[in-house]
Amino acid sequence: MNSDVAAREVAREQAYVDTVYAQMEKAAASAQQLAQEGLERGRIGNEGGLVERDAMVFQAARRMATLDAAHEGLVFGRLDLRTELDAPPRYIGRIGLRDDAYDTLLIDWRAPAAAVFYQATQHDPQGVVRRRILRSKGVKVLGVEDDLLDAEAETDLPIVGEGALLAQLSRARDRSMHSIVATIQAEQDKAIRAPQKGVVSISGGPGTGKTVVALHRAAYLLYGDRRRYERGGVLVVGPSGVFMRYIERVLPSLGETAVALRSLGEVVDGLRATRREEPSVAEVKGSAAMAEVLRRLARQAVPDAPTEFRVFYRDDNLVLGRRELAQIRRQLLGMGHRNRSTTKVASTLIDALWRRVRSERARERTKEDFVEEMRGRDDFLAFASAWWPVLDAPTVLGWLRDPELLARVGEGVLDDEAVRVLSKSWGSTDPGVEAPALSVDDVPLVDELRYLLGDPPIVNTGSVDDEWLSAADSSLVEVTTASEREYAGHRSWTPPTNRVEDDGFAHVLVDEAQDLTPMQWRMVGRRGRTATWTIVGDAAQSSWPVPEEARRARAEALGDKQVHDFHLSTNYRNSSEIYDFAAAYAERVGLDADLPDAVRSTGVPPLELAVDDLETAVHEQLADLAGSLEGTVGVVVPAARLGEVRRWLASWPEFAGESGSPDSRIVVLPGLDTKGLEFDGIVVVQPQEIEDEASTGRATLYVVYTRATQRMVTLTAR
Ligand SMILES: Nc1ncnc2c1ncn2[C@@H]1O[C@H](COP(=O)(O)OP(=O)(O)OP(=O)(O)O)[C@@H](O)[C@H]1O
Repeated sequence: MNSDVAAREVAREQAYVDTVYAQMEKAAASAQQLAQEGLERGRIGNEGGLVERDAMVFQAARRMATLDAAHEGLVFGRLDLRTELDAPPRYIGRIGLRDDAYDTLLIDWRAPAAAVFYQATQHDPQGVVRRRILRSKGVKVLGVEDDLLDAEAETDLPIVGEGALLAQLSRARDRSMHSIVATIQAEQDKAIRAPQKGVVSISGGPGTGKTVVALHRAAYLLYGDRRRYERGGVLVVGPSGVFMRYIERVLPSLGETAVALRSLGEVVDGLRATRREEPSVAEVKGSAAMAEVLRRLARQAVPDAPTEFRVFYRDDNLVLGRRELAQIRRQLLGMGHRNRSTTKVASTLIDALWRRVRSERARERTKEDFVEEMRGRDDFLAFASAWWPVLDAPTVLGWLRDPELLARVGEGVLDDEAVRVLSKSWGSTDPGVEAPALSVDDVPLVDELRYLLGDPPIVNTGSVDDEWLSAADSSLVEVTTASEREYAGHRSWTPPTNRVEDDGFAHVLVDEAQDLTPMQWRMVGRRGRTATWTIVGDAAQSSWPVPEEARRARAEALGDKQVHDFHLSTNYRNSSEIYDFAAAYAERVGLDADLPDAVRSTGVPPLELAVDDLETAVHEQLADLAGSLEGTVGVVVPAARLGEVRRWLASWPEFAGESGSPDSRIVVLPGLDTKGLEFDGIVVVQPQEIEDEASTGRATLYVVYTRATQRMVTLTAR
């Protein structure tokens, strides 16, 4: 192919792209002007709606320019259609744009008119003669890549380039995932544009684009029904903070910011846990048995609450002792959620006391007199609020730090070993011993309790129960301090403030779904009762040891929603040499893996080294990879060696400053933290130890082996 032709085509496309940017500037300027005028006039009418929309286009475009300048540009595609060969070509972009005459300059990639850009193939060209991808950096077009889809069409369109996809796949990686709008493949497009009802479940082996496809689907849904999804909210749940940081730019680069990205430790409003439990602890805390344990816990008497109330009324000595109080507690629990019942506590206690009135002098008075007197007594109100305080979930979870109580509520559902493991994880209750900060696996337990306890009634001053409500209200202050005292160590989280009724979203997207524990499914499920869902995962990468239990929990979370399955079959991440190695490992250790085709070959197989001195070997291999690759390098270690290897890096001058910040090119991380991520080069330190660290260690090591795009080295000490 003639390079003059290529240069001429690039220049032509540049002219068009320039027109698009010029139009965008114009739209932005007029949006700003209108917004200013609107502000000055101090009112927003219909015009305001338009201003808002234009301003949004402007904001979106500006964000894209800054976030993704190095990747696909604003205008990335062009279609020349058979039936419209004489008509202007269709240009596809990240957003839609019209010119002054209201003619389309750029079609949003999510619009129906753009679908054919992704779905047409040589086998089924759907009227497309030539599909062109524009490669740009910022506003500059660097090159074009064409596919001739309809060889039989009579055309003199030049065909330039050698395949945009491979160019895209071979690029150097940085610490962020980028959008793939220009090169979405047909099978991926089907999942992205799937009808919005029910659940879209996307499966596929490593590197098949499950994550990136799911994110594009979220953008697609927002485009299709913005009102619904922006108002109701879109929740994206992923395995870890590192992973959320890795994917956080994709949606803004598609112009979408109305999405809540949360790792599993942050799903509950107001809580933020990052600490991960050891596998044996996570296994117990995540198991479905905990739901029953917590159900029982939420019915227990408040530890340290008064166990008796006495009052002298006229000639009667009225007493509510342990037995009576236990009975009243059961009666109140039968009336609904515990916190909701705070308004009924005073009257229920007063009824019970009134039933004990015997003396003549007391009988001279009416029950109304009695009620009035009791409600006026400070000792009664103090007793009622101490005996039945408004409870917050972390405080109640903190009750389980008492081993005796834990054993009681765990009877028949937790074995002795599970009780021991839990007790150890929550720590001693001895005075002066701080409780550990909330872990990722504690969060679903807190959430479960929030729902079991219910929201406290909203305090409505001026109501009949004013006095009691203000007593309940004052106990709210106590709640916070109690939870701090009982449960929080150093505070890596804040007590929940939001009400359970505010938890629901319009769409819930769960990534790495194979790893959700049953308790996590329950937590996420509560947020999507009326939502549409996207669920992506790969069973072979699962680090949850009881798949059957997790499957049941998932089915319960989804209820009777219809599930639409999509399967992705091409690995776009790993070189075929690296993926062959990983697939052989999966087969050897008996993982039932879904093996995709890896399309890109580098000619460099992974290197397996047995070494005498691990530290020296890590240094050498890291230096080699960092020197020869342009992008990111990960050093993946057994969790137990994390501190040690980080110290090594800090002691090597050329890497000392490298591994700390979220943007640094070199990262040291334990096997489990590599889920969902990718690096150009990987050094795997002591793979056998990674495998031995948990009962699901083989799946973790398989994940590790499928992270590198270009080169991988494994190091084993002799
Ligand atoms: N159509 C595409 N065009 C360009 N790049 C793509 C395409 N599809 C996927 N990729 C790239 O392949 C890599 C893997 O994608 P992604 O992380 O979404 O896969 P995954 O299936 O979620 O992987 P895993 O299950 O292993 O975590 C990413 O770099 C992504 O950008």
